[in-house]
Amino acid sequence: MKYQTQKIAMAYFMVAMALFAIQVLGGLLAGWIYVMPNTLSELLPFNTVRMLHTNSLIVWLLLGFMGATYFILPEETEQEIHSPTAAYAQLGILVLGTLGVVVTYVFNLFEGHWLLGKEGREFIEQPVWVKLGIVVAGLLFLYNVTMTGLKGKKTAISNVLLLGLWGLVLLFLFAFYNPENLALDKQYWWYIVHLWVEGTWELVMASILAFLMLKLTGVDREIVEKWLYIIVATALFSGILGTGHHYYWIGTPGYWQWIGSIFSSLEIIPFFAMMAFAFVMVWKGRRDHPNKAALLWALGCATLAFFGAGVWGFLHTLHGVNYYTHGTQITAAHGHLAFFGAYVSLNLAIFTYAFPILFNRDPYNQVLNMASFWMMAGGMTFMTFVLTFAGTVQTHLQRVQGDYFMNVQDQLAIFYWMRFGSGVVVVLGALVFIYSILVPRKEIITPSDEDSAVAAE
Ligand code: HEM
Ligand code: HEM
Ligand SMILES: [Fe+2]
Repeated sequence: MKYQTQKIAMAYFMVAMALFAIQVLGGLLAGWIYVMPNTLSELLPFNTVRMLHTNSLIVWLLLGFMGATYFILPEETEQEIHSPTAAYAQLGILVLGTLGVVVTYVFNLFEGHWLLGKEGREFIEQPVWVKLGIVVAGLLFLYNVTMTGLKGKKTAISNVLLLGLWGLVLLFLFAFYNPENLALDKQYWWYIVHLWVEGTWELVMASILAFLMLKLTGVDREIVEKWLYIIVATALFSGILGTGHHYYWIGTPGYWQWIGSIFSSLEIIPFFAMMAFAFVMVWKGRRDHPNKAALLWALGCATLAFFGAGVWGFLHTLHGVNYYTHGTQITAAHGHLAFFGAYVSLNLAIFTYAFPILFNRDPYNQVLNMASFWMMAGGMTFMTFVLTFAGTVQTHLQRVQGDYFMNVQDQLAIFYWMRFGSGVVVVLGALVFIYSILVPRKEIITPSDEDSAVAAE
């Protein structure tokens, strides 16, 4: 560790990993309720479990991004973080808010209260007081990292990272605008849900990947920067108007069908560029970095993001196709592989890179960490295929034949069992990952080492 304040990242990563465990366990419970619908139906209904699953996902990904920023920024700017106190206060606020959401939802407190009660919009269900806390924490974060950035050296990586973070915090302000009109509500809701994952978060992803490639492959900074600019330009060019792929059926004018189809199809380009970038850097690189697991996660991230977001996104993004597949299991298939490939893997890559440095631990459980990659990547890929088949059958029976929703669901049971099975593998993989990071590897002294030691004497 070159800078003392990089240690802040550790606290963020720890909370993030704990929430990661809760998130995948919540998914597993939701998957179980799909096959055994009465499970916990009184105590913890499906809609609450689903909310806990998706919200814990978003919160831990954001904590991971913030931790990654505190880790990367000192090295890039050659500056300590402006205020460690503010950084820990910010984490405290976010943890408090998270606990507030869980307690409010699980015990269904303050129902209907404008400030304290829950809000019912997917992904932004937090009570208003928690939303306010998130904004305070977000502004504290922007202040802290921007001050650090202004004081220090400015690099393409730190600039793109800060641009993405500013964008994502400011877009969250749309969470406060909740118009009565359902079409308008949806229109602004996507400003967050879409412009995060297909805009600002892509900038964060590109800059963290660029940092990892710089460190792991040892290629020249100028080459990394050229790629970074291409990725940022294509991401924003396609992603902003690409929002149109959510405006087909919500009551917005018909021209969105064309704008959405054309620009969102172009969204494959930045994801393809990120994959090409990662592999080209590895081919060109001269450095043989010992942390092979971090490289595996980085390459896995770029590849699975291309398939999950790019290919599975394109699958249902043309309005003629989306007319049939909208809101089916095809959407869930895409949502899982895109989030896992792009943002879960990205976080696990930077955790894998940073933790041995933060713990000053060499060697660490690297082989186990790589095993966890294959378990999680394999499990999520299988889940994606299963849900894609389920979605295809569902689309045909429900949208083409016109069969009833629940009748169709009954016929999909086999797929939901398989989804549960793949979920078990993912959860086991997540636990193996956490173990590999937190538990030091035992030093093994092999006979050959002893022999050579004796020989040296
Ligand atoms: C890493 C980037 C991405 C992530 C994390 C992501 C995630 C998601 C999620 C979770 C949903 C479901 C939202 C909901 O209705 O609750 C969704 C919907 C959708 N995504 Fe993505 N996505 C990404 C990139 C893309 C790209 C690049 C495309 C197009 C090429 C795309 C096309 C779509 C479409 C068309 C829908 C609407 C599905 C429907 O009509 O039901 N996505 N995405
Ligand atoms: C890190 C891995 C995971 C990520 C990134 C993830 C992400 C998501 C997202 C984005 C949604 C909302 C989907 C949408 O609106 O289309 C969702 C819902 C869901 N997830 Fe996951 N999930 C993960 C792991 C799991 C696991 C291991 C299971 C276990 C079987 C699971 C089961 C479910 C279920 C049942 C739903 C609700 C689907 C519905 O409402 O029809 N997830 N997850
Ligand atoms: Fe989108």
